[in-house]
Amino acid sequence: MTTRVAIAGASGRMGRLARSIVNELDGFAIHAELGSQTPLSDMLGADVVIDVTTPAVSPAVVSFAVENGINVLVGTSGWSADRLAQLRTQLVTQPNVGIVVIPNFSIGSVLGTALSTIAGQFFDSIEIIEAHHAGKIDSPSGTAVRTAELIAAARGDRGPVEAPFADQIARGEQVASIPIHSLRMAGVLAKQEVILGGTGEVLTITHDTISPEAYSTGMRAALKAVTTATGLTVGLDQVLGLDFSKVRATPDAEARS
Ligand SMILES: NC(=O)C1=CN([C@@H]2O[C@H](COP(=O)(O)OP(=O)(O)OC[C@H]3O[C@@H](n4cnc5c(N)ncnc54)[C@H](OP(=O)(O)O)[C@@H]3O)[C@@H](O)[C@H]2O)C=CC1
Ligand SMILES: O=C(O)C1=N[C@H](C(=O)O)C[C@H](O)C1
Repeated sequence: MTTRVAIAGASGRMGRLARSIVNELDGFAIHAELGSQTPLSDMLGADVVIDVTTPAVSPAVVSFAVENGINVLVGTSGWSADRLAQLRTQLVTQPNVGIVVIPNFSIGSVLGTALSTIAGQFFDSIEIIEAHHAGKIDSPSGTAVRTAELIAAARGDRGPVEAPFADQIARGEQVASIPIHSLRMAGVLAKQEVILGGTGEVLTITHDTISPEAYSTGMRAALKAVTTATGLTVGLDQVLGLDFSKVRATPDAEARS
């Protein structure tokens, strides 16, 4: 059986990557390609929609697909914890629909986030610097927002990080108490540094995306996963079975820090 795929945002950078992956994968075929001038109804008849549009448009694309019983692989940024909560509520009315939201398809990025959630349990001074190409319209990046949210969740009772003078605009945007600083510049594709300051030491966890090919393996895995998914899945870690939400510092380790 062939899985029919509609791509929303097909003419964009990620849309072109999605098209090449669908074309090369056995058992998948393009059903429709949607752009800003295409009615959402063009996705009808697809088994799966890949949404790689813009943060402003993505909720409408996903909502239309859910209403029509179509599974969606979401690569678009902007799916904060609040947006995901609304989506979870909508999915209650469509229990057979599966949505897979992947803030970053790169394996190295998701591992960088995983390592940051472990390290974030040992340090109270944590900030994120993310840099992207000058054409990126949203900031902070979806990856940085997700990283901050996961670090904060993993810290549990350790509570918010220390972010002195956080009311000053140059101190970045705080997400779950963690300041995020966004650079948009020529010469960069995507980069993230999670910087953790401790007593007499600084740990930096850096990930660099050198080429869009970095997203291929993760997109392939997520596309296969979304065909049979139900409910909401968030993160490539979940698709790959890497459940770092369970990695917690032991009480002894916390006492040593
Ligand atoms: N999860 C991940 O690993 C990654 C996620 N991203 C995210 O993916 C998203 C897309 O990035 P990128 O491909 O670089 O962006 P581009 O600007 O290259 O492409 C955006 C696409 O969205 C389309 N679009 C705009 N409005 C609509 C609409 N109403 N309906 C359908 N399509 C629409 C545009 O079509 P048109 O040309 O007709 O205007 C365009 O094809 C961003 O949010 C980005 O942050 C990016 C890289 C990796
Ligand atoms: O727009 C991009 O390029 C990217 N967007 C995603 C994000 O906002 O995190 C993923 C990756 O960083 C590239």
